[in-house]
Amino acid sequence: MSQPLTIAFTKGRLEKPTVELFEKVGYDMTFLSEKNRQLILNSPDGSLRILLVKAADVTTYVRKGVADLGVVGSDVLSENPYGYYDMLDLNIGVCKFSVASTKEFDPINHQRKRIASKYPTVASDYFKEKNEDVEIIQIQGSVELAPILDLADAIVDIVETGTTLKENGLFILDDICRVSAHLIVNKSALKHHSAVMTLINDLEIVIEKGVEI
Ligand SMILES: Nc1ncnc2c1ncn2[C@@H]1O[C@H](COP(=O)(O)OP(=O)(O)OP(=O)(O)O)[C@@H](O)[C@H]1O
Ligand SMILES: O=P(O)(O)OC[C@H]1O[C@H](OP(=O)(O)OP(=O)(O)O)[C@H](O)[C@@H]1O
Repeated sequence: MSQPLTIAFTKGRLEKPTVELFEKVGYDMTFLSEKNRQLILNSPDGSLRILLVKAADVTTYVRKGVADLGVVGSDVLSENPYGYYDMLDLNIGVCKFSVASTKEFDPINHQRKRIASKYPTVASDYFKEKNEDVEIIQIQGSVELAPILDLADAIVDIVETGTTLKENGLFILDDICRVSAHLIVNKSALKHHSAVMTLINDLEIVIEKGVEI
């Protein structure tokens, strides 16, 4: 029997749509739905070994070769762009990066802006592109608090339904780009593990078919 494919799945929001996508490809993923607090799960047929890791750690496991592949948001990849191949937009976990603030904020008549974000690279690249010198304040979550409490003038954050912005009295000033989950691959695994390419092809077919998930 050949080596199992080791795949790092992002724990949390992306877990369910990822499992559903792999089911569409034809894998029986019931071994994942029966888990308790286990973080390494082996499929009964020995073909898959799933690691459940935090979003920001997926690229590390793939880059270091502990995992052959990873499923991770393009938001995370924007902050950690090196050491793996970004193979496929999986079209799940779709949301966007936006700039937002309170209605009092005037982006035109403003001195050097303070921008709060969990994504300093994305925020700084956006303002560099606009030739604007801003101060980036990195925070880890509840980013919407920052302009309300005057920690920052505006935020760069993920928007999905827009509910969090709305419920905190914030408005979108600009949309930056689409965010979605991608399949990333370890460079050596792509060359040496034939099952990697088979999985990529199978996922591509399911995604191109536009199978609703
Ligand atoms: N509304 C959303 N908010 C945040 N991430 C989203 C959203 N919708 C889809 N995603 C995707 O889901 C991924 C995982 O998000 P999740 O909130 O589960 O983990 P996290 O960003 O590590 O947060 P936490 O630290 O709260 O666990 C993100 O990297 C992003 O690509
Ligand atoms: O547009 P919406 O559907 O409201 O989703 C967007 C919100 O969800 C995420 O936060 P999360 O729940 O991950 O908490 P966090 O602020 O601690 O990161 C994101 O940072 C936004 O706050």
